[in-house]
Amino acid sequence: MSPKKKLLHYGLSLAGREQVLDYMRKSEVVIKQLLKMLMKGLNVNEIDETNESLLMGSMRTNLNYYPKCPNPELTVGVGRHSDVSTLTILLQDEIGGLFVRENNGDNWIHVPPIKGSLVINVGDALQIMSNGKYKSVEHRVVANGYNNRISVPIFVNPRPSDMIGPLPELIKDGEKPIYKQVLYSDYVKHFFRKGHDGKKTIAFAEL
Ligand SMILES: O=C(O)CCC(=O)C(=O)O
Ligand SMILES: [Fe+2]
Repeated sequence: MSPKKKLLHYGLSLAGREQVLDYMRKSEVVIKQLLKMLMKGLNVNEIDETNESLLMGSMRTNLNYYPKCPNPELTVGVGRHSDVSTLTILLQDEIGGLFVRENNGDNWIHVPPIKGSLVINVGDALQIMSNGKYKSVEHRVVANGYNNRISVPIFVNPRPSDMIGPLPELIKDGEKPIYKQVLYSDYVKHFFRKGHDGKKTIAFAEL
């Protein structure tokens, strides 16, 4: 299938700003539900306006196109990194190539494309806000010698002007914060200032 056909197949025409915005709007239902469940796991039972803004105050979508590559072994698709988001909602086509790093280990696990499914990644902002209870996932994409690949991540983020740190609900009972308050736009700038380097960005927020 040609890249353009693939995009159309997923409801995203190349000039389809409206479709992308519609996809993002529709995804909000899923995102809110996921965040609600994740907050429950932290004993934060109500997502008030402040928390909603911190958790999902801004969203960004990328349309990633990975052309097939004559020398995949000499090429990096996307280097190892964790996203700076709260959550990333990733739609991938049927080609595959996304790997996640095992928690506390060196194994890389392939994330097989499953028709009709989305991949949900925890990002650094949620690791910081949950005071380390939820861990952002390190991931990378390997180049493919035979097929073009497309992926469409929605990055669910705090707003650039938000100060993020462990949620007050978590540290009010005497839990020791392991991250400081950082301006989210500074955190993102720090991420983009350097190359992809695994999970090193998070050190920027460590106490
Ligand atoms: O293409 C993918 O599967 C993941 C891309 C990615 O990690 C990113 O855009 O941050
Ligand atoms: Fe990523």
